[in-house]
Amino acid sequence: MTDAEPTVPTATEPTDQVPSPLALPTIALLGAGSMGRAILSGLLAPTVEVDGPIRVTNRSAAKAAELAGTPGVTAFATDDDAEANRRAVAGAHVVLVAVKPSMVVDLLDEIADALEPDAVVVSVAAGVTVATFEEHLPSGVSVVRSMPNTPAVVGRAVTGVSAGTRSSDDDLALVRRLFETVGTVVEVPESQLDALSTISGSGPAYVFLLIEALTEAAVQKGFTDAQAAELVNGTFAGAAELLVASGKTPTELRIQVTSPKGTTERAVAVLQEAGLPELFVRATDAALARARELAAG
Ligand SMILES: NC(=O)C1=CN([C@@H]2O[C@H](COP(=O)(O)OP(=O)(O)OC[C@H]3O[C@@H](n4cnc5c(N)ncnc54)[C@H](O)[C@@H]3O)[C@@H](O)[C@H]2O)C=CC1
Ligand SMILES: O=C(O)[C@@H]1CCC=N1
Repeated sequence: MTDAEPTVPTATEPTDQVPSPLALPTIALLGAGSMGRAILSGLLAPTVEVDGPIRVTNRSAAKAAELAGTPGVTAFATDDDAEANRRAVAGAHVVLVAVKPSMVVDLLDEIADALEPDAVVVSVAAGVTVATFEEHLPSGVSVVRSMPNTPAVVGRAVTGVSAGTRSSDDDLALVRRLFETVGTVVEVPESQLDALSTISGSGPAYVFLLIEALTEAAVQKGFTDAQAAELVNGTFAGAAELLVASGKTPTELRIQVTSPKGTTERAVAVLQEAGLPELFVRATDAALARARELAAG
């Protein structure tokens, strides 16, 4: 049998089991922007059973009205209701904080005395430390910091999670299960979370930038926008799938494309001479410096 042939299930492998729904406690999601909504999509999957509707807050009434039409969601707008966040967190066991980093402290001060005494507060905010969260929240409240990414929308997020000083193993396991609804989870110490953010948190943007650049090159070579998108998007999606399915390293797969003395060799040489690998080191260093600025407030 070759690697490419599908494996046939043996008699002992389950083939017809319906997965039991994942049960999660009551959840409030504060901030329904790009990231908040991406996580919400995972929590609303049919395989997930959240205790009660998910309480979702954001600023605008128009977005809240749109969210309110989603089954399984109760939406609140802070522009309409100054108590929206406090009402959303009252009775919630898990509180996801998904507002911009610069808004976190004000939000924590706003909700602190409305939280359940044993709530688990989960941050997705870049840069903002566990210490800042813990300083602004009651002592019984557990904090877990996380860094997801937007492929959560398609169930393919990679999320880093770090325990706070007050979070138990059960709290961390709960947050893991929550983020597993939108992809895979990597546990790291908080000291590594900003670095992780520069790789996987921001990573989708780097990939989209490469796609934009290659698309521009295709258009410059005379392809229509539609043709360029088909060529480039298909190439990125196919290459990513090949990487996952083959189990080979990116280096092995690149070498397979790069025929000795062929065309790819010339192109790759141009990219390497221009310092592409070093550029990624510089880019992620810049992102890390920005995370530290955000931590400083
Ligand atoms: N966009 C991304 O790829 C990622 C973002 N993050 C983090 O997620 C957080 C949100 O980022 P985005 O979703 O990109 O921003 P965004 O601007 O799209 O969303 C922020 C949301 O917060 C809402 N909001 C603002 N003030 C509020 C308040 N007082 N109460 C309730 N809601 C309020 C806004 O209405 C908006 O819907 C940030 O802390 C960011 O660091 C983390 C990982 C990836
Ligand atoms: O750009 C940002 O600050 C957030 C964190 C990682 C991705 N987006």
